[in-house]
Amino acid sequence: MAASATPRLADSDVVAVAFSGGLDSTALLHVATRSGARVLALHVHHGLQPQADEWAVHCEGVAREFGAAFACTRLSGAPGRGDSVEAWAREGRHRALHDMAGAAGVDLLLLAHHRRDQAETFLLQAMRGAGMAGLAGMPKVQWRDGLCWARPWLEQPRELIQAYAEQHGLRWIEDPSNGDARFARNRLRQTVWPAFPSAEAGLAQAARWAQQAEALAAEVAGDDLARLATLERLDLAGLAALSPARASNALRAWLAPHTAAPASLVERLLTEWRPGATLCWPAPGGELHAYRDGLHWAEAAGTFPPPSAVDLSRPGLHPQPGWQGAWLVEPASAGIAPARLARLTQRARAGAEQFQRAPKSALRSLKKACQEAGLPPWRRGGPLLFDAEERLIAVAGLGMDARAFADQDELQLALSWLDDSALPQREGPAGTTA
Ligand SMILES: Nc1ncnc2c1ncn2[C@@H]1O[C@H](COP(=O)(O)OP(=O)(O)OP(=O)(O)O)[C@@H](O)[C@H]1O
Repeated sequence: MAASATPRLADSDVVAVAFSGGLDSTALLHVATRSGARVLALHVHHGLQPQADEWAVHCEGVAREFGAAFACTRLSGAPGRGDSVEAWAREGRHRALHDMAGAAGVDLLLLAHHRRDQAETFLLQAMRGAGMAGLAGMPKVQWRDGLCWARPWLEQPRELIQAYAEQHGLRWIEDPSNGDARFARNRLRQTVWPAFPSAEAGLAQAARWAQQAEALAAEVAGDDLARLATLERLDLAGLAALSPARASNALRAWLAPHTAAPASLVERLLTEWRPGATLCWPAPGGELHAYRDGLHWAEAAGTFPPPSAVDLSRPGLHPQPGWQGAWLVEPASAGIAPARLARLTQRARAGAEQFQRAPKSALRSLKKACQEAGLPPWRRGGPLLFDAEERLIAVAGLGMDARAFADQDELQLALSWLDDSALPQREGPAGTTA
């Protein structure tokens, strides 16, 4: 991605306008510059069309004419074979707009989407069988990664914007790809609006209803999940006691941070589970497990890492990247002598290990010990820690083997395992359309 130097304008009265050079964003840039605010026009050169260089020059000229600062980024690369050109361009554009606004220190970005864009989005989503979130279309205001994406004209008819542009003698670009019938949105434009010229308002209103329904469903799911779930476990018995629509709503909300579950999977989860059943469903990026009446998410584990040497003789958090978790080492009154933790071998469970939970408890097979501790089957693979004499020291999810405990008068360290999901997470991306 090549970017022209973005002017740094950090100031509370500066707004950025996503400026394609088309009719709508030209009118929006014009209005913004006349509002008294300082304005930064941001243009993305997709590098897809032969005229794109001329458009960037045009946009810079118009921005200067209106008294706005200007920045442009040229996207690098190209859509992969079989990828949607529109999706590739949208994703690159979002990133470029976000980065340019960030570089300028601006936190408000205006987009010129209007009522007809919203109506088209609603129709396209409906034709794909979208749920409420898709039918809700584009939000008017949305904070994402520290930038506020705002669409002030989302409820304005296109004709009004066109009339404004003509009245002020504005010049704008006509993108020939807007007429390309290979793109679904263009086909829809060419067929629906001539046949149903007044449908725009109704469809945009339908999107607003969907936004409201979506907000309500999120509220109900929030209440249900507060009673029935943690991020790690959803109470399936409690879920089954809800009405079908409410159960599906709560289930989808619980699944969302873990996996993009298709509707068919949500349906299967709701119909196939029976009290007490141990079940597993493959899902994008991992697996869902029903175990002891709880639903659990397990990331695709892949193969276990090979045995490795680890030194846990110092207190602190020791991440084990291949194992998606970390050993936490803390001083304790019942634990293991540090010297013994200096040369450990970490490896996956082999099958024949034995484990002693507490000093006076019986020695058990590791499988039995896992069952007794309620450690679910998909978390029993390890890692396991062994000392230099190949004696079992600790098992992730179970804890330390009591046979490894140090004598009372020695300095002792306790080991416990933390899954990555229990460690502080970074925020995930959210979707929008520009
Ligand atoms: N290349 C781009 N550079 C900067 N912003 C863009 C670009 N393309 C689209 N946008 C922003 O997204 C909005 C919606 O995009 P869309 O593709 O519907 O518009 P357009 O047909 O390119 O132009 P316009 O909406 O200005 O008539 C634009 O109004 C503009 O704010």
